[in-house]
Amino acid sequence: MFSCAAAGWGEFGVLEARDLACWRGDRAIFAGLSFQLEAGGALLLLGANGAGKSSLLRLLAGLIPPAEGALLWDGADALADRVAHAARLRYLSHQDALKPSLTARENLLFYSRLWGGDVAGALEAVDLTDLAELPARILSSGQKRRLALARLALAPARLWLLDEPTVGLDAASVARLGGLLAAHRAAGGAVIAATHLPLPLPGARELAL
Ligand SMILES: Nc1ncnc2c1ncn2[C@@H]1O[C@H](COP(=O)(O)OP(=O)(O)OP(=O)(O)O)[C@@H](O)[C@H]1O
Repeated sequence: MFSCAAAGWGEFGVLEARDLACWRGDRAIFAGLSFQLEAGGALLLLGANGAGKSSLLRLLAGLIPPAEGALLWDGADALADRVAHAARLRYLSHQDALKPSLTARENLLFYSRLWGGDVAGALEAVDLTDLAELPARILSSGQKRRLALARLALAPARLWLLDEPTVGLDAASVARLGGLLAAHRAAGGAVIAATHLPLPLPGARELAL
């Protein structure tokens, strides 16, 4: 388990979404969306297909700009410095973002060069140690998802943005993810997750889109 002090985080601060609006193409997806998230907090994004959950996560990750409103970190514009914003978060999209020809271990080595971290420990955290030398392309879909989730265990980041993190996972893997989420929150991290499936995030607030 990591800690704020070990990670050199200092205070987490507060993430605040203020009156966000989002357009995709020529369509308004949502508007007037506001919330706050503090250290240790968790927010579940709920809503029908197409409601805008993935769009909101991409917006929070700084990948698409808000059409209106502001995203604040400790009261300052979080998106003014995209590099600093990217450094404080991990974003896991629908896609696993793996290189098929690289082994599981090599895929994590790539990310460890960006963020640092313990590759062997991250593989262990998602129970992939025994498959570490297999190319990602031959992993099963649940194993690929676990390898994507191993990025969370690699090196700390204050804010985890997770899009359908449990799709394809078996019950034991969901439980292991629950352990990662709990440790992250206990260390002062925060989580925002979009899901249609039960997710082990006790006490999470819900935001319906
Ligand atoms: N690149 C894009 N260009 C135009 N429209 C888009 C784009 N990406 C998404 N959309 C549209 O934005 C709307 C919201 O999509 P989004 O993926 O955010 O929904 P979601 O709530 O995550 O859905 P799901 O539960 O199916 O994952 C949808 O109507 C979708 O067609």
